[in-house]
Amino acid sequence: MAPPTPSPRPGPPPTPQGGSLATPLRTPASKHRLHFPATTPKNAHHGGGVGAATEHPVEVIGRIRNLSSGGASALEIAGGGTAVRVRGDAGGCRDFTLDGVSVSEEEDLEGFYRRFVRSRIEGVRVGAKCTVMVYGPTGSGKSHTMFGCAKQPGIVYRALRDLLEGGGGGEGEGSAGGGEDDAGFGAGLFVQVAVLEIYNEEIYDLLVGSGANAKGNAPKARLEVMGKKAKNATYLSGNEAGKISREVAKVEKRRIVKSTLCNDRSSRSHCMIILDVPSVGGRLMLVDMAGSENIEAAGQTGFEAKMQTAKINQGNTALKRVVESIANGDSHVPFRDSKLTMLLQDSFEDDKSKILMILCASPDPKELHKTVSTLEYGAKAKCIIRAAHAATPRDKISSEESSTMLNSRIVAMNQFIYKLQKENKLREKERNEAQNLLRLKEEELTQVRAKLKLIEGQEKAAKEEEINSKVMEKTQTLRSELTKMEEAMLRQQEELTALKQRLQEVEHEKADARQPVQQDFIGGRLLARLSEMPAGLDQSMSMVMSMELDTGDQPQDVKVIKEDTRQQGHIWNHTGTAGVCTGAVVQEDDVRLSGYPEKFVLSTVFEEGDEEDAERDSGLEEVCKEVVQESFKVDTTQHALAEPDDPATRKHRIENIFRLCGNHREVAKKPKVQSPTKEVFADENRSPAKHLFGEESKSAAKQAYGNENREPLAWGALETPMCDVKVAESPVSSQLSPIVCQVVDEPLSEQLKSCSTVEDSDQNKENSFAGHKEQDGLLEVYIKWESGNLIQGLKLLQNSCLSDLRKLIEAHFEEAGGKEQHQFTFLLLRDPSGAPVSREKEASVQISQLPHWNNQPDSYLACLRAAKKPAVDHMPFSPLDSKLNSVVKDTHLAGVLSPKVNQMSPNYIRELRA
Ligand SMILES: Nc1ncnc2c1ncn2[C@@H]1O[C@H](COP(=O)(O)OP(=O)(O)OP(=O)(O)O)[C@@H](O)[C@H]1O
Repeated sequence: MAPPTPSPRPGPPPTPQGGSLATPLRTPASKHRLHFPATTPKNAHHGGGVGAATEHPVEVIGRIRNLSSGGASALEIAGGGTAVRVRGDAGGCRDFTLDGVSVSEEEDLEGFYRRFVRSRIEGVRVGAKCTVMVYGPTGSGKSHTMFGCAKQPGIVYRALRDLLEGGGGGEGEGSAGGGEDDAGFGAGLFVQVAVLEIYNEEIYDLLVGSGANAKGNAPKARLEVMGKKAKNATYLSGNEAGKISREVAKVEKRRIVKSTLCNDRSSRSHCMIILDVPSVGGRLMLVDMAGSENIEAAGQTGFEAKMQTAKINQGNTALKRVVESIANGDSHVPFRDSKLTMLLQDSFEDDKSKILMILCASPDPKELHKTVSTLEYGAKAKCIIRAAHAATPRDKISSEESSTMLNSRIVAMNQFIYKLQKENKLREKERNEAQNLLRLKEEELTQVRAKLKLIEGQEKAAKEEEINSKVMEKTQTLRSELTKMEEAMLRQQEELTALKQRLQEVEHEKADARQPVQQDFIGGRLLARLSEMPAGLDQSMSMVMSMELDTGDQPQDVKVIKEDTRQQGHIWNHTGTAGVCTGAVVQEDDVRLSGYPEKFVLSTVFEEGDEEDAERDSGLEEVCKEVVQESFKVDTTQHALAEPDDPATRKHRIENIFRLCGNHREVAKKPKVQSPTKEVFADENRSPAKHLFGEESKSAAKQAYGNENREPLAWGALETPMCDVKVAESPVSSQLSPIVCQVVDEPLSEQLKSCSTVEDSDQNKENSFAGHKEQDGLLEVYIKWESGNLIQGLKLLQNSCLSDLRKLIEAHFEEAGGKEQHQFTFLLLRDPSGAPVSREKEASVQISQLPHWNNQPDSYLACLRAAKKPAVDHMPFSPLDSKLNSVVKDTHLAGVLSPKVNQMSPNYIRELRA
């Protein structure tokens, strides 16, 4: 039961410093039980002041809310702001002296907080323990004072801000404030916050189930009290005022409220917010008590409502009894009567703990009874004193000094901790940024690696495809070439077989003829030569060699027709021959066998097996035939072949033929053997040629060899007329390639010109010869000795050099039989020094470097100086050379061979392999 409200006793009004001295507000019952401290005005004003021998641990502040309904206020401030005067309906009044009084109409929550609460928070920051509780009837403004409203935050949020931010910050709901007193306390603190609800004498943890992932109506956790504290309570930890304030605001809404007649949102439970500051050992307990109310006044009906109200009042009543017990000095204080007093036990018993009790009262006259009851309760609590031990002056000084030092150390530690926390935050932020950057770099690296791998794969595939395509291409080319080579070899073998058969046929025919010896001599040799040809040689030959022996009514000339010389751009025409021209171009070593008894023509034909070449040769073949026929015509008309050559010349020519056939040695070593050929040659009168051309007439050979009678001076040095030898690509003539040599018999040309008026055929022949010269683009070189004797005229290719010319001249000398003349050197007349050209440099001196002959563009003059050193006795037609070996060993000669030869040459095969 609440003690009866003391009736105001008339007396002098309380002084502004506190009316406790002048007006002892004591209830009769407590008069002898309570020890009213002799408080000084200072102590009374500031509250919490420490007396000389006793301590006043409970400070009571009156908070009068504004009047919601009209009418006069039943309360007024008295005693200089430390007392509340309650005016009754009868005009009487009663004053209650408190530690302070605040009227909400005059002072908002901010002012109230700064004037009465903030100093307590400062103490907590340095390790003090303080309990701030609001007490009053329902609807008096307890929750409003503790939590505030939307416009102004209450004590809870302001205390959080001051604790965590040192009073200098401003964030969230605790950011309101300003002025000089808003100066911060220093660095922020780390706090632990627990929010408990005491409802129906049960303790609930409001933080349980209030997290971000919590559902709206999550059940509250019920806690047990162990000792003086709730067991296993949940704490909010941190130093961010805004974050913790938001959490507390959210939790506060979980309180059980109910609409009553006195309050639309009446708190049905006590709410306790506990803020521990571990770093300094401070503790702040904020207690919003449920309204102490009259059940009938609150309109609570029903058993449950009555029981609920009874429970609320149980806590309030237990607190009153505790206060009275403490105030009366009882040996037993009933802290265990309720959960609220159990949790508040430390607040009353701990010497370092102080209590700030805020009495909320309504100025409504209808609430006068409850207001007086509350003030009496506060007055009783204010009477609580704590016996203090007598302190010596020394202890007092040391205590003050140590307190100051500890406070300064605490502040320093707090600042240091705050600094560390800031640095930690900064480093954590930098670490996060570095991790993000590293992650981005790793992603870029992964992408680049993937691209590189892709590119490498593409390049590798492209290279493999390219290599494969090249290999396939080369393989196909080689296969085709191999096929062609095999076909060519087969053709060669077939033709060789045909030649052998042909020779056998000829041999048979000759066996029936009247000249068996000669037949055996020539045909047998050719057959033997062909038979001796090794198979490998046959296969390696790029040319198809054929020899044709023909008999007929033609003059018995031996015609050596050599292979195509078109590679050298030369077409040779000869007079006085009637041989069969089976090659594309005929080049003859025309040796007249005037003494041969039969009309016998031996022709050696080298023809290419390539059908395409044969087609191209067809035109030239026609020309050749025409020329041969025309020559025969001229000879027939003029009976030109008047006399055979002297025996030595004839022998030499025959030897040439035999060389071609490979039997030179036999002829040379057996001069005494009367060969059929010799017999034939000896009997010149029996020669059909003699019969045809006549002895007096000028023979074609004579024309070709030069007319010494017409120009004796010019040809004085000519020992033996050069035979008309055209050497082209053949096994025998390969030593003279690539030059094309022929005798340029200028007098003969002149003679032919002179004869052109007589015979049209001569004109045709000359035109043909000139035409060939122009078409061939040959160079005419006239040879003379240094003494001035003209030797002979020759024809060479455009790119011929002195070494080529030397070969021709030496061949000429050998033909002439004067070996002493083989030794000579060229004089380079164009050179100012006129020095002779060494043998080594002849290959590098082109014919075009020689001086022109008679200022004609394609005619040149070569001057020879006789040398003493004997020249090498080289037989141009040695048996070794006449092996019919067409394999070109000299690369210099390879370029002038036929395409077929070139294709089959080792160089050409190496190129194919490459
Ligand atoms: N000082 C004040 N200024 C303005 N309004 C106030 C003041 N005090 C209280 N009120 C208003 O009065 C109503 C009741 O206040 P409050 O809930 O704080 O009372 P209470 O004492 O907590 O009641 P209960 O014990 O039933 O919870 C609220 O609407 C509140 O806004």
